[in-house]
Amino acid sequence: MKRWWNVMSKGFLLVISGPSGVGKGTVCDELLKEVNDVVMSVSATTRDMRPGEVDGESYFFVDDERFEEMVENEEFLEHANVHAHKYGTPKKFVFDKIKDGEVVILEIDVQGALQVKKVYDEAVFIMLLPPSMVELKNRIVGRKTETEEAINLRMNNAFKELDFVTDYDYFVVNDTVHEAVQNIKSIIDAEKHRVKRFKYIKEKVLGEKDV
Ligand SMILES: Nc1ncnc2c1ncn2[C@@H]1O[C@H](COP(=O)(O)OP(=O)(O)OP(=O)(O)O)[C@@H](O)[C@H]1O
Ligand SMILES: Nc1nc2c(ncn2[C@@H]2O[C@H](COP(=O)(O)O)[C@@H](O)[C@H]2O)c(=O)[nH]1
Repeated sequence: MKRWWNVMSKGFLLVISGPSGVGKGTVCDELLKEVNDVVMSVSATTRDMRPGEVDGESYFFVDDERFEEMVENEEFLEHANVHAHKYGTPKKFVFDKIKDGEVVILEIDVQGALQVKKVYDEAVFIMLLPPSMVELKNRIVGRKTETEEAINLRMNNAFKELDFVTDYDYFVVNDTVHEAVQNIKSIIDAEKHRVKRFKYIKEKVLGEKDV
């Protein structure tokens, strides 16, 4: 049972996971064009920047030393080693935006999602699935960003990650981007309604002050 009773803010946290290459980035980009009060959290990573990526927009690209410093300073909501690199979610941005009433999206792996669930289980968890594993491989290969070795590592990890689908509140199949975006929009609408209902009960029925 989620700790909905603790929800104090108008916004909420939406965690989207799914195997590498399933289309998380593509679907989130489309979602941002269609929904106003949704923002993406920008993670820190130690992996190399890909052509076209922008520091501070795609990721904060940091070296190992800086990453460890951020861990030490407890700057991360969660962090994990993913496909042989380090990734982490800076927590200040996330909680500031939720307080402002925004829906904050974390596009993170399963290990990170499970960490978030432990400390903040009022978040909403979506697993994005490929129509098939063959199509997943076609997508990673077609993206042309990974070496053959990295593709094999990501495919192996994909099978492991899919074991955790039952830890998520929803799963959405990314067959077409349009359909996946519409499904996630419906989930966001339903969750916004839920947050409003609980706020109503807290404030009007119980007379508790929101913070
Ligand atoms: N519904 C779809 N149909 C066909 N191709 C798609 C679809 N969604 C995404 N793609 C393509 O699949 C490739 C991988 O997509 P994307 O980079 O968004 O995946 P990702 O899940 O964010 O990957 P990673 O976790 O590695 O960052 C891209 O080339 C993208 O254009
Ligand atoms: N636990 C976390 N996982 C993260 C974070 N940011 C991204 N990711 C996941 O890493 C893989 C690979 O991403 P890529 O950009 O190198 O292809 C992907 O599954 C992301 O979801 C994070 O902050 N924490």
